[in-house]
Amino acid sequence: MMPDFRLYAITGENFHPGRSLLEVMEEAIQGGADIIQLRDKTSHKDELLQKAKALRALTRKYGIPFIVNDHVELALETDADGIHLGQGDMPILQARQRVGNKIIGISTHAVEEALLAGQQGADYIGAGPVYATQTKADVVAPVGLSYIREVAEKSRVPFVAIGGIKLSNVDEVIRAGATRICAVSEIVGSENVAGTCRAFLAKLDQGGQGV
Ligand SMILES: Cc1ncc(COP(=O)(O)OP(=O)(O)O)c(N)n1
Ligand SMILES: Cc1nc(C(=O)O)sc1CCOP(=O)(O)O
Ligand SMILES: [Mg+2]
Repeated sequence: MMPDFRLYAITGENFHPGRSLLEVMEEAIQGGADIIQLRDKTSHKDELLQKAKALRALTRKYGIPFIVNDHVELALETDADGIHLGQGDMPILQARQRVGNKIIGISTHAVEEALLAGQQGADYIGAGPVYATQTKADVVAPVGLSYIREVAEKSRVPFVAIGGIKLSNVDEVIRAGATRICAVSEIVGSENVAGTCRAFLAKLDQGGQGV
């Protein structure tokens, strides 16, 4: 069983030049991010291993889950709490055999994918991209709030809304039914990372009805 969460922060080092990965992610955690994912498409193997080990130690210090994007073996090697898979990555059933009871999350962009993920034993699903995003190059077209409404109604697996989510638009995502929010650029690219996390959490507390 995975612990529930509300604010999922994913790394994005391009968005904070001059500030270290650990400094930014620690600020996010101090602001209330309660699950962290290492997503890094450019580092070489050794560098990726060092980053994963460092984030593992940081998340352990704060007692929150650490998820590795894409790399199942890296998740195992660093004793991460889980793995996040894309639709084109290792299938859930195969990943489950490899990672045992670690957390498995998977991206979904349509309700059929969400339902299948539930049947196959995913622990959570990403639902998105809600809006256009500059962070992921090969992403599908925005699924919009209608997908959030649908997944909120039909998914038996916890879902987190992702993709282009900002403080300026998150209220409508929450009103559409999201109770967990994930953001990359809005969090790690912020001049006040902890404050941005606190603001996301306040909006979740207010059920998207804040002024
Ligand atoms: C929480 C969460 N949701 C979706 C994604 C996207 O994963 P994926 O489709 O594998 O794409 P990449 O992140 O690998 O580009 C995610 N990472 N996290
Ligand atoms: C990594 C990722 N996955 C998505 C999906 O919909 O599966 S959208 C996305 C990028 C999210 O970054 P930002 O918060 O900066 O838009
Ligand atoms: Mg992936």
